[in-house]
Amino acid sequence: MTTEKPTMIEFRDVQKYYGDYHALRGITATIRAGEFFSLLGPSGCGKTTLLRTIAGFEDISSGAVLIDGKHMDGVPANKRPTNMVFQSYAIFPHLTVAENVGFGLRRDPRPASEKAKAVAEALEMVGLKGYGARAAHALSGGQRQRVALARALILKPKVLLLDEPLSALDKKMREQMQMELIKLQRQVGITFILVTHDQEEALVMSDRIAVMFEGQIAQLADPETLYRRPNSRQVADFIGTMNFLPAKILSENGVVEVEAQGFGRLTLAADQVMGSKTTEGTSIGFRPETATILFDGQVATDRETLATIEEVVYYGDMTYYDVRLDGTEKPMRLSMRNVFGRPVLDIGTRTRVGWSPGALVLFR
Ligand SMILES: Nc1ncnc2c1ncn2[C@@H]1O[C@H](COP(=O)(O)OP(=O)(O)OP(=O)(O)O)[C@@H](O)[C@H]1O
Repeated sequence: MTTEKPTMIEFRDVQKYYGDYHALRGITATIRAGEFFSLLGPSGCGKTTLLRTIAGFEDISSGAVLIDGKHMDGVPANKRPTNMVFQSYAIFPHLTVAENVGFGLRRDPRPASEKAKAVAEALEMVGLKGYGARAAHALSGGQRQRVALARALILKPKVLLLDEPLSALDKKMREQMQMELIKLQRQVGITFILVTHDQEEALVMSDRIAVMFEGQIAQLADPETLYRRPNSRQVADFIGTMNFLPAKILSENGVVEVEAQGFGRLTLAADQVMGSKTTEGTSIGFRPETATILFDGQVATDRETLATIEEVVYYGDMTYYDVRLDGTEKPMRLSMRNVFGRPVLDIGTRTRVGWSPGALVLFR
């Protein structure tokens, strides 16, 4: 039985020009109700523009944006069931925390006592219970961001739009807020749409991610699929690290026979063969953690190849090794979790590398 959630946002061939500049080039996608969805891509790819077309801050040149089944053409921002949290937290420093959060309710006809209750609830939701009387200017960056969130949530939007909300925070605070945002989203159950250029943030937080380049969606999938089965070298490079080795297709019928530098002759299943977009020629890709250095006495679970260690980067919990597989022209990065009692190997060490054809992806 499928329990797919209903559609909340639908883009139908959305095009956007700024003068001559083609910022959105035919966006067609759906975002489901209750989903934590991210728009991920490098600077200038159009993700903020796409978010703003949902909010109604940006007109589209052609195509359609639907929210909850309704065409948004001509519907002004303040009549849409959406609310935006910005990267620079637009809070009023001269007001208290409670006044900031209650700001959106100023035209709400409910009695003051009810509004105060709603404010208190919103503050509790974002972990600021009891902060209502504080002066907003005295808050930390993380606390300001929470106030901005509470102010958006109190209006009970169907969709919360988040434009790089955590980018101004330091690493620790950002990771903490990521966890809190995930919890908050599960708790309130509304659709969250996050714009980020940080691939790790998108992987950690999202149910699904649209990876954008140059005004187009290159791939839309759940985090695991994006990571394990990127549909192009461009996506693979943008999300995490991937090693590439030249390869040649020998034959195809159901399965694909390839000859790959370093790996020799391989048989790959159809779902390991990606797209037709690469301009770099056919290549085999693998993630740094999918191959492993075999220490003395360790036996390969699948295949093994001899290699030389060319670079060692020690990270405490991990060591990154750049190894050159015999028969290849450039080193590949491997990441190894450090285990107590096992040495970190030196540059120049000859070693065996264990790998598995199932972890490889072919880009043609
Ligand atoms: N108001 C505007 N007028 C003209 N060009 C614009 C306007 N807004 C955005 N652009 C251009 O459209 C492209 C997409 O911008 P957008 O802000 O959507 O990118 P982005 O992916 O969100 O990047 P960033 O992470 O840097 O914000 C950019 O090249 C940008 O310069």
